[in-house]
Amino acid sequence: MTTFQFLRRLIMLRPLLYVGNALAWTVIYLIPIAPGLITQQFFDSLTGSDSLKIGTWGIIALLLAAALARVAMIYVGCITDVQYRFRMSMILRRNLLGHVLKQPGARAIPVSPGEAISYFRDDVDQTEEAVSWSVDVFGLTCFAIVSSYILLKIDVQMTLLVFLPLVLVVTVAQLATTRLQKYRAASRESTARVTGAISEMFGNVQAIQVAGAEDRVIERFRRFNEDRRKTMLKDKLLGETLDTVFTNSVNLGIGLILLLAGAKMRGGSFTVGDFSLFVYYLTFVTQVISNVGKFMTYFKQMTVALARMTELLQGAAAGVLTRRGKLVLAKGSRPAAEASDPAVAREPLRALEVTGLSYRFPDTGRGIENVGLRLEGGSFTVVTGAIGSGKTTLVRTLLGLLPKDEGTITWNGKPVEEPGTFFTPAQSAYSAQIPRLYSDTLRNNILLGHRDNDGELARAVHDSVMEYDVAHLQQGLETVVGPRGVKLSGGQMQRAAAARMLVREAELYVFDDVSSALDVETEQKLWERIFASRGNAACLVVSHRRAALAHADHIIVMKDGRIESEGTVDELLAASETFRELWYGDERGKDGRVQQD
Ligand SMILES: Nc1ncnc2c1ncn2[C@@H]1O[C@H](COP(=O)(O)OP(=O)(O)OP(=O)(O)O)[C@@H](O)[C@H]1O
Repeated sequence: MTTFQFLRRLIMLRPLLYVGNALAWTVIYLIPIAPGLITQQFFDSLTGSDSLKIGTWGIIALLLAAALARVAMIYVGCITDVQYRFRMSMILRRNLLGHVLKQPGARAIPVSPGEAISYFRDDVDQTEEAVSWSVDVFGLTCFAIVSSYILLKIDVQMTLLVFLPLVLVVTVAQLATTRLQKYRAASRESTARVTGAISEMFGNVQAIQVAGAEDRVIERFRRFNEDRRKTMLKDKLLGETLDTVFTNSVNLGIGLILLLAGAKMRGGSFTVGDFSLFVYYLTFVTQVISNVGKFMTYFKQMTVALARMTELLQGAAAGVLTRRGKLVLAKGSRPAAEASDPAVAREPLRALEVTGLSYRFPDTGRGIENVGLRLEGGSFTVVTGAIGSGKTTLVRTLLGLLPKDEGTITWNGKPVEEPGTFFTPAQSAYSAQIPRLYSDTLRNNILLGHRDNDGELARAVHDSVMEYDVAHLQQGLETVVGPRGVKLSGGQMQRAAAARMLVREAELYVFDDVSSALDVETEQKLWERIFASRGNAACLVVSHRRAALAHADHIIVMKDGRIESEGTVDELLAASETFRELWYGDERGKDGRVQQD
């Protein structure tokens, strides 16, 4: 999509409001035509070149009326401008956010969260400015046409001298815009890097401290800031230089008028009133020049902003940005139970079948290849394997958190077209390998908006073996867990995440390495309790630990992104070397994990 097309589509988001805004500002820019003509009449009457019929008080009344009319119109214009700006930019942000929320969870944004925030904030702001200033350009063009007509009728040569600077400046600005665009892109990028680094630093304080990496991290941050300083300086310098050219070219025009007017007035072809009219309109010509220049700058910046926002769409058409709609996040734009795949009615799980499932990470080419599995209602299946063998990728692709390259998924024989929206409660609930907690109470972290019906929360706390921890936390479930749950231990975080999953009724529970930070006894309890209380729900568990493997009806062993072998513990102990290593590694009390090459 070109920048012009983008601008047009943005205007079409709220066409009536845009036209209203354009009309208001056109009137604002046209009103000064009247005082210019009144002043011309006044001065001509003083020098006797013309007679004044309405008298001095009449002139004052007319000037006052014009000024008041302009003030009133500016008031109206501010309202229409603000209404249009905010609606347009909010629609843009809504569309961006809606698209991000629809992406497979694990690949929602292609940049760091800090950078994404800068896209949402700065790039949308730049776009808003460009669209808003396009209205001014229209009004100013109308002013330029009407005033040129009046001035040309008085004196062609003088008029050209007034408008020559405009042509000059527009040409200079055009020549400079390519460079300005380059500088703008560089400064935006460096700002995004700084924002991204801040968010990474705040998010990883502990890791930085533990690694003693403070100095190196600060040095890296300093480098990013220095880079930003340089790129911003270039950007600002060029912007200000262009501004100076705009302003001074007008001063040059005034000087030329003064020089020429003297000679022409002596010759009698130019009156004092004409002179006042030229000087009066020149003030507004300054506005024309600087505002047209401003628009051109914003327009170029919008080109950069469009490219960056399109990057956030990860391959989707840029038209997504300007999709029309109400200013609310549509229900369908986020995964929710109501948004589940309509092709499949919500029904108890009899069998979930996966065939030929593949996903490869574009940057590393690693992932999973041609994986097939079958889960029956009430079954307990464990996916195991060495580090990096593809266990997490398998469950994430199955759940639609990563976009599958190939493969089919069926639920009770019916195809699941959109796993990302289908695999949500009440179909399934998921607990990720890395628990994500928020700076809120433990209760709110577990419930995450879910209503605590019939003591579901207490049951979930019990099933995730958290009752002892809750009793010993200073304020129990009301304890605020700190940013990312830093006030909890690794095992507590994992169990809080498990409780969050278990508090929701589901046909299928998916646990990704939920017990890796638990001691043997707690883990044993966890599986026993889940086993006892899950009813007929199926469990798909990623684990290499004996406590989980021992409960399994079926075990899948992953290697190099493929299923290496599968079966029961006894079958695998007899048939799979990888499984034996995991099993006996765990028995020896070691981590039991084998690094995959
Ligand atoms: N975000 C990513 N980008 C690129 N490659 C990735 C990404 N995440 C994982 N991989 C690669 O995909 C492969 C499978 O990773 P995966 O996380 O599924 O392994 P795993 O068996 O779950 O490992 P672990 O036991 O450590 O959790 C690995 O080779 C890994 O390097």
